[in-house]
Amino acid sequence: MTLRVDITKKLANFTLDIAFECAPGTLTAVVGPSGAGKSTLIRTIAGLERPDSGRITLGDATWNDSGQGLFVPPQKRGLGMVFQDYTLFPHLTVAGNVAFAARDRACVPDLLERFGITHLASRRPSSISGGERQRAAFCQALARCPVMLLLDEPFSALDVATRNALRVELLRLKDDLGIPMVHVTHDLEEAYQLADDILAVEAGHASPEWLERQGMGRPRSNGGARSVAPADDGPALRATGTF
Ligand SMILES: Nc1ncnc2c1ncn2[C@@H]1O[C@H](COP(=O)(O)OP(=O)(O)OP(=O)(O)O)[C@@H](O)[C@H]1O
Repeated sequence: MTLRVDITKKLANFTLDIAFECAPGTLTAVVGPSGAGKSTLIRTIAGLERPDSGRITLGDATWNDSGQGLFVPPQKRGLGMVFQDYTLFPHLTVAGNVAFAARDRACVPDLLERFGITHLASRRPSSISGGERQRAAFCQALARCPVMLLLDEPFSALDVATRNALRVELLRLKDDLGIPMVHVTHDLEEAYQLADDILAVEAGHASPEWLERQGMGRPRSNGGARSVAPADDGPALRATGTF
């Protein structure tokens, strides 16, 4: 099911005005300078913020439609989220945290194994590393069998080796799960490694020019929406060879 976003969100001195699409089994990386509106966009898709106008839909499901006064609360959207700050309960073990979120507890051992933390199942979040906590957070998000994944800087606090391992796992997940994924990152190399489409945001608006100014080549349009993606034959594309 394709995620379709076309919204305006006004904050005190800031307006987010963005439209893009993210198809099943693809990852859209959201990049841009600090304060551009990336987290506001993710929070609005999650239902943690209400847009002032516009629509957010996933396939046939409408999550926001300002014209009809429609708003589906976050807990009813069925999406998975992994943010920079871990969302684990401190009083539960790693396995307990994943099981708490799970639709079917039978999936917990497989998830822990997939993320290499089976041996940490009975530990509490305070007694494992940041990278291990983030692996557990991925397990927790996936245990819900999410209809899509929202990722806001999930790797930014991790060391290079852990970050690379989790990037590889995310690429596998993209193929295995076949759901839309929207991933905010400050790391353009990461964006080009993981993404099928890149949405560059500057001052609340889609900005292919911002990506160009970073020396990443002229993005192409994404299916007629206002989002952008790296050019098929752009220099960064050739450099990474991952598209
Ligand atoms: N609750 C709020 N009330 C008013 N303004 C806000 C609020 N939250 C964020 N803003 C402003 O909205 C703009 C976008 O913020 P946002 O956090 O979405 O940016 P970002 O691109 O995620 O930034 P960063 O990369 O630094 O995390 C900023 O100018 C910020 O100051």
